[in-house]
Amino acid sequence: MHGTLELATQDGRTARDGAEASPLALRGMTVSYGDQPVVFSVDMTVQEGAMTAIIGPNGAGKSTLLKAALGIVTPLAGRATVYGQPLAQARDRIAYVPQRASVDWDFPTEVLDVVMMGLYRELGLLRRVRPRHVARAMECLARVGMQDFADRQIGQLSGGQQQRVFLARALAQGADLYLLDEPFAGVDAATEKAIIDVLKDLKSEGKTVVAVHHDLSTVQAYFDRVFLINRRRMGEGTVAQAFTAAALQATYGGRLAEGQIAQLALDA
Ligand SMILES: Nc1ncnc2c1ncn2[C@@H]1O[C@H](COP(=O)(O)OP(=O)(O)OP(=O)(O)O)[C@@H](O)[C@H]1O
Repeated sequence: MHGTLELATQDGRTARDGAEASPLALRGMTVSYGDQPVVFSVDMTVQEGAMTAIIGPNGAGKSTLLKAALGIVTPLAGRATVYGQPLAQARDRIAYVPQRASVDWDFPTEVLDVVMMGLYRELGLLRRVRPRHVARAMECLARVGMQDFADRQIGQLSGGQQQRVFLARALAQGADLYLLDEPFAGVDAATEKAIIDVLKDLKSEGKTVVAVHHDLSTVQAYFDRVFLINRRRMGEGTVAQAFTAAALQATYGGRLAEGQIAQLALDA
């Protein structure tokens, strides 16, 4: 099999699956913790240069899907390709910003050191830090408005500031594909604006952004595409195509009131 299999699209036509060209393509991804599968046979094709929101109710498997794509959890079945290559060969092209709640913030590290972690490839095996590395890390901190916090302990920052620092670390990697797990969770409005501005800049540089996103009211303003999941793939496409009342109803079931769906959906 060479990644050129024919897939039925939603409107019944067939198309090449496009996995070769996609920054991230998942095929038949099934993930189980213990004997309980939480993500079932999910296909996903991320479009290059777009900003995609992964949306779905609590416990839908959004974080798990990202972790499976990154090889952090081992899927029961399925495969991920990154720019048409197996993950192991293209790992350097991906930057990941984990969910803030999953990080041990008491770990004694200065902000600058966290950002320097993003430069691990450039630093090489000897980890010799040169002025140009520090300058690059400072540049990334400046992009997220955190240059004045370089020598602070990461644990002493607010949630929004910590999130910005993690984004700066991802920027330092110079990746092509950015995977973010709820980047706006628990952050203040100024941080949300700073983060979305950076993500939009990345897009304008031709980079690809995929973010697990909870706030359905900002999907249209922030993202080009959506991927809907509730254990299974419930839809995928441009916001105009896929963020519909029917898709939201199918994905969230009773967890969204009809009134809310009518307010959110583009076709309601
Ligand atoms: N390490 C784990 N061990 C066992 N079960 C887990 C583990 N991580 C997640 N789960 C379970 O898998 C399911 C999917 O979790 P996941 O965190 O992927 O969902 P999510 O869509 O990201 O949820 P949320 O929006 O609440 O963050 C949930 O039922 C969760 O309890």
